[in-house]
Amino acid sequence: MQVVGMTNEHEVWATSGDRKFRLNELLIIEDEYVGNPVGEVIETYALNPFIPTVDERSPVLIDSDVVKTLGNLGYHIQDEMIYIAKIRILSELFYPVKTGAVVREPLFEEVEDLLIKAFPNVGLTLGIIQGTEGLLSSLPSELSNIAPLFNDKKGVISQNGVPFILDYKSMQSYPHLGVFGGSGSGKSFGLRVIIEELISKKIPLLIFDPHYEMNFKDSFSDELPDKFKATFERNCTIVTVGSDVGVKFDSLGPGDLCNLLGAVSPITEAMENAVASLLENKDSRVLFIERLSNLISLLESPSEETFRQEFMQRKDIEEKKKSYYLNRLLALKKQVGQLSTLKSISWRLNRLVRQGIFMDEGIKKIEDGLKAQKAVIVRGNIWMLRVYAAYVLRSIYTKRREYRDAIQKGLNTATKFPPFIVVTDEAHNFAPRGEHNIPSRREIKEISQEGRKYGVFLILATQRPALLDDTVNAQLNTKIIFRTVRSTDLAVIREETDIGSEEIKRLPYLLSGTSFISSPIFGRTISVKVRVSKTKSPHQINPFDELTEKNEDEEKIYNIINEFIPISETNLLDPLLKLEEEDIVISEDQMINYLDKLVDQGQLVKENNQLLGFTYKSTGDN
Ligand SMILES: Nc1ncnc2c1ncn2[C@@H]1O[C@H](COP(=O)(O)OP(=O)(O)OP(=O)(O)O)[C@@H](O)[C@H]1O
Repeated sequence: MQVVGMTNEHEVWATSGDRKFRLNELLIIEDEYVGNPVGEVIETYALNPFIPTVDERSPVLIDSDVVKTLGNLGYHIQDEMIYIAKIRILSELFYPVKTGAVVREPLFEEVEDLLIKAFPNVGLTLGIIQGTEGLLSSLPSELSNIAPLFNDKKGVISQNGVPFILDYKSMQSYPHLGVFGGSGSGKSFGLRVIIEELISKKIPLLIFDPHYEMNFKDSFSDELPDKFKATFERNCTIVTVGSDVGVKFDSLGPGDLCNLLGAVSPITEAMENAVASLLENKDSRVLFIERLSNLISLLESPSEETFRQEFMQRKDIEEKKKSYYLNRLLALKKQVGQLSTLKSISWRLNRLVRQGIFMDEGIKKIEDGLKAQKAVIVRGNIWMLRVYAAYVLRSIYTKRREYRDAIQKGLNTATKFPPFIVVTDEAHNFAPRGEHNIPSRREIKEISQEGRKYGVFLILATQRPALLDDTVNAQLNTKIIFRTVRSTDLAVIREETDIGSEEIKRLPYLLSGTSFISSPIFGRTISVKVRVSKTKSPHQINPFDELTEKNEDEEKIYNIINEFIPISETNLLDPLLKLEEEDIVISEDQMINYLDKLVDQGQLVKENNQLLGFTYKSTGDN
């Protein structure tokens, strides 16, 4: 292999008569004058005598200078097949590489600095670096067999390259991670691998899970090597908003309540002022709502006098407190005069109440989980999570900040709160680009800009980077990019990363699970095949397989009604009563459907008796 054609300090062309170049492989260019630089293959070609060699108008073929030097070096394209590669030099050179320089494969130790920035004990082993297959034999044992892969046809296969290990501690200097990729590109799979690695390192995680897919209890496959196998059920706390965790109303200040109301639908300054006047310290939800509805009634009343009379006759209020309440309402009427403002607050509040977000347990389970260095997985529909994320992030980020600030000031009275990482898929829903003042975006934006100081980091995954808030996007120092097709998303990726035009061209065609990782930790873009996950997503089962899966309930039914076979469709009562004795209540129609299914499965046959209708017999009864 040798350098051909015109060269410069950044790129060279190399050719070989017998060895194919591999995309992304690293090669050493032996030119001592510029320090034998390492380069990465970014384009590869094969030329043979039967295809036209040079076409100056073609964007693909090599230029005429290259062909000329090829001839001078003894390669005759008109007679033989040759292989050509465009190589990007990975170090900064001040002189061009010499034409004719020998190009060779490196040993692992010659390129280790470029490939390994952390060892597995202090880094996240996410996959293998593509194009490094040739280095496998010189890889040290601590870097071998730690990143098995998955192949649709072959199943689990051994690690076949240098592992890609992300030094999570360098988040301190280069905070936050973005995971981008279109549908089916391997983004969720990749996110699972990142989370597994973080859980293994006992990093407290707050994971918002709108797809109910984040559990880590089932092994991916029996085929995984024993040393690699692990599940993480004990390291996770799974909670659902509205049933395990919620918002403790009496701990809300006016700002918090406005945040929640604003998450339902943006609120005005007049509404903020009204909430500040209406909410009392340690107010209960019931009292607040009652005060609000009384005030609305007062404003709707034809006169203050009519309202006063009606109010004083009410039986649900303690007699001695009536005058006090009434005066308070009249005072509030002066401060908050607008009926429409109050109705807008009431509408938003009712929506929150209906969703069951207010719970006395509050966020205790979340705080306890983070303090125990677990992964706390918060589930709920996307709307609910968006509302809740604003509240939770504000609460726990403030706790962490107060703790760090107190330590900074030398106060050791502060309540300890650990550093943590916030992880979410569908990030563009939590921090959308645009004008609206969405509370969850405010919190995420603040963490993206200042979280580093306090040890709070973000891992944000989205199918639509173009819909993610610009500031947040720009703060994601490391980006893992899977297959992306939309031009608007590609434009954002081009702008926000150091990905070169060759890689951008490849992005729409990447196979599932293959990514480009752009990170200042590595100083360049690296092509990575994500490793197999240790656990599997509940959604990994093909939904169509569910339809043919054995259903445990149906098996139970079969065992109970077995004794009644043959069963006539006009006499289903006995088996139905027997089922009821076993607490299984189904209708006649359901029973017929079930018997027909058994016929389809070949367990029963169906015979038509003119008088009795259909009879279901076991297959052996004929
Ligand atoms: N690293 C990988 N190794 C092997 N197969 C993978 C890998 N990543 C993804 N796949 C395959 O691709 C499929 C789709 O991946 P995944 O569910 O992660 O897509 P996605 O990008 O999250 O899509 P969506 O956003 O629609 O959920 C997986 O079910 C799996 O079969």
